[in-house]
Amino acid sequence: MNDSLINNAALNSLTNHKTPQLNININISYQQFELSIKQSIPLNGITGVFGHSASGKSTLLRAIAGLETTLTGEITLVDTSLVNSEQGIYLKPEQRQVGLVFQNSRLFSHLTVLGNLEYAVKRCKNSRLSLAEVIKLTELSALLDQEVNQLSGGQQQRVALARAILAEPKLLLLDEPLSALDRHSKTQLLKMILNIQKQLSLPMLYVSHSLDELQQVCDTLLVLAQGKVVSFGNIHHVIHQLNNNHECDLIQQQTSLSLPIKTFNNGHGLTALALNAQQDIFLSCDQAFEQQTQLRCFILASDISITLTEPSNSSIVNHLLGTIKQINAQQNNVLLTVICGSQDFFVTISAFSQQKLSLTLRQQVYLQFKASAVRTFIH
Ligand SMILES: Nc1ncnc2c1ncn2[C@@H]1O[C@H](COP(=O)(O)OP(=O)(O)OP(=O)(O)O)[C@@H](O)[C@H]1O
Repeated sequence: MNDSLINNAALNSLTNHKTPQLNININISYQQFELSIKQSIPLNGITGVFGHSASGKSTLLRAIAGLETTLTGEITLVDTSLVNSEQGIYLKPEQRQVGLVFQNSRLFSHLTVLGNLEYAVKRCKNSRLSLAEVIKLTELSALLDQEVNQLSGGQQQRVALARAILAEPKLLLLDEPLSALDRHSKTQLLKMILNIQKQLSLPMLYVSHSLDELQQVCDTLLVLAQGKVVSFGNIHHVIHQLNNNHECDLIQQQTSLSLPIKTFNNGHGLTALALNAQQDIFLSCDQAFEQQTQLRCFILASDISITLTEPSNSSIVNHLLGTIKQINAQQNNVLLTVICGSQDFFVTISAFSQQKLSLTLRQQVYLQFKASAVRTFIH
C-alpha cells in the first residue's frame, strides 16, 4: 500500500468518532489474487469504490454482503459484527442488513414489477418504509403491472433499487449498477440514487469504472489496486492525489470541484460559479442548474492552458490568476499544480511550452479555459 496517498487529514475528519463506521480488516486469498483491506469507512453519503479491472472491487462488496466464504478477518457494520473469523462469527447475507444491487438486476422474471416489490416487502422484518414511498422514490408507479422482462435496462435497475431499499438495509452496495445503460438512463438513475441517499440517509458503497459518475455523486472515494487500498478520502482530494500518481495510471488528470452557483444565467447562456470572493468560473448554462445551489464539475488538465499576461483579446471566457505550486515532469509533458485563491488547479502542457515560457515554481500565471471545458455529468 502506498501510504503517502492516504489523505490523513481528510481521513481523520471523515472517520470522526460520531459518524457510524464500516470497519473492514480482511484477507481473501485466491490462487491468482489476494485481497488485503484494512479500512474504516464512515457511513454517511456515498462512498465510491474505484480501480482498474480485477483490482478487487466486486470481491470487496461480495465480502461485505456475505457472498465470499473464504475470507479471514473482521467486518463490523456500526456495532454489528458481520464477520469475525477468530470468534467464528460469519453472518449469513440475509442477517447482515446490507442491500446489494448488481449490474444486471436479477429480478424474478415470472413476476410483475409489483410482484417483485411485494416479495421484498414480505421478506422485510421492519416496516419503517412504506411500499408507496419506495414506489414514489423510484418513480415506478406507471410500471407496476408490467412484466419485468418487458422493461428497459434502466427501468429494471429502478425495480432492483426499489427491491433493495424495501429490505431496509443499513448499508446499500451498488456494483456497477449503471454500466449497461445509455447516458440518459445513467443520468436519470444517478439523480435518483442521490435523492434516495439523501431522503433515506442511507449510506451507500458504489463501485464504478467511471470516475465521471463517481465524481458527481460520491463524497468519499476508495481506490483499490491489486487487492489493496491505494487511496481513500474526500472525493476531490483523492482525485487530485491520483493526478500525480504515475504508477496508478487510473484517471485523466483533472481539477475536481464543488462550487456554489452564483448566477444561473448571465444573459448570454453562461452560468457563473463562485470560485472565491474575487474569481468566478463560467460554464455553459443548463436548465437543470436553475434548481441547484451547488454544482459538481471537473476540468481536464489538458483543457487548460497558461499565459503570462492576462488575455484581453481572447474568446476564452475563463481566466484565473494563480501561482505555480508544483511542476511534475511526465515524458514530453509537465503537470503543473497552480493555486488560485485556495483551490489547486491541474494543467498539462508540453515540456516544450514550459521551456518556452520559462515557467518556474512560485511564478504567477494566468490559466485559461473555455466554458465548454467545465464538465458535469449529471445536473
Ligand atoms: N471465486 C474466485 N475464485 C478465484 N479468483 C477469483 C474469484 N473471484 C474473483 N477472483 C479474482 O479476483 C480478482 C478480482 O476480481 P474482482 O471481480 O473483485 O475485480 P473488480 O475490480 O471488481 O474487476 P471488474 O472491474 O473487472 O469487475 C480477479 O483477478 C478475479 O479473477
